[in-house]
Amino acid sequence: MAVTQHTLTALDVMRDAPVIPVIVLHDVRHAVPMARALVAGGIRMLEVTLRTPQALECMRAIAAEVPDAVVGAGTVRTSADAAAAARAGARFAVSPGFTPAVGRACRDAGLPLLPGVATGSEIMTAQEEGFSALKFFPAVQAGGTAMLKAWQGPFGDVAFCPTGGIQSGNAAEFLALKNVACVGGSWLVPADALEQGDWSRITRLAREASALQRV
Ligand SMILES: O=C(O)C(=O)C[C@H](O)[C@H](O)COP(=O)(O)O
Repeated sequence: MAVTQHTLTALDVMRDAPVIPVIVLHDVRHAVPMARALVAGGIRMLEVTLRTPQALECMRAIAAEVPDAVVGAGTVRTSADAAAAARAGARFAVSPGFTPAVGRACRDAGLPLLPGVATGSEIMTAQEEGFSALKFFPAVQAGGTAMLKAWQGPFGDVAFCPTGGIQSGNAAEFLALKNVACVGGSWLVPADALEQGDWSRITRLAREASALQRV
């Protein structure tokens, strides 16, 4: 598949599937079966957030044991986060906001970055630093589909991954917009499914997400 044949770009990450799962892991034993469950449902780009002390170890486990998955780091807020994620085997990064320092650190670490933006000024700053595949966060709270439609004029060259407040019920509205390449969301990996080891539920949620239509 394309992602292993050339240098991965942020746009490759966004285009691989309609949904990038935002994953919060507290137990390294969940990492590999969860990743396999998502891959079985057609989702390979996995954003493991750096919100827990176990996150880096979970990324290492997925990178080592689930070759069909492409593990990325979410919640990258500092240059140190970017470097640590790359060392742990992450192949892309997602940030809830954007600073030029984080952008440079991801570039230095070889990680394509989906920087988080919520305003026109933030989009312009990210573009000045060479980023044009952006995460819109928090999407529903910051204006939802109306905001994305308003951005189609002045920022028609930007591809967005809206994230925040998106789940199976409203994902289609976002994916119907021409400036939306994919959406992000935590609904594919519910905390209780992890606790119960309900991997088939995660595969089912991933399969439903893979089947969502994009324009
Ligand atoms: O941790 C990060 O890096 C974030 O930017 C936040 C996440 O993307 C959202 O919290 C996901 O939102 P929900 O799908 O509504 O749960």
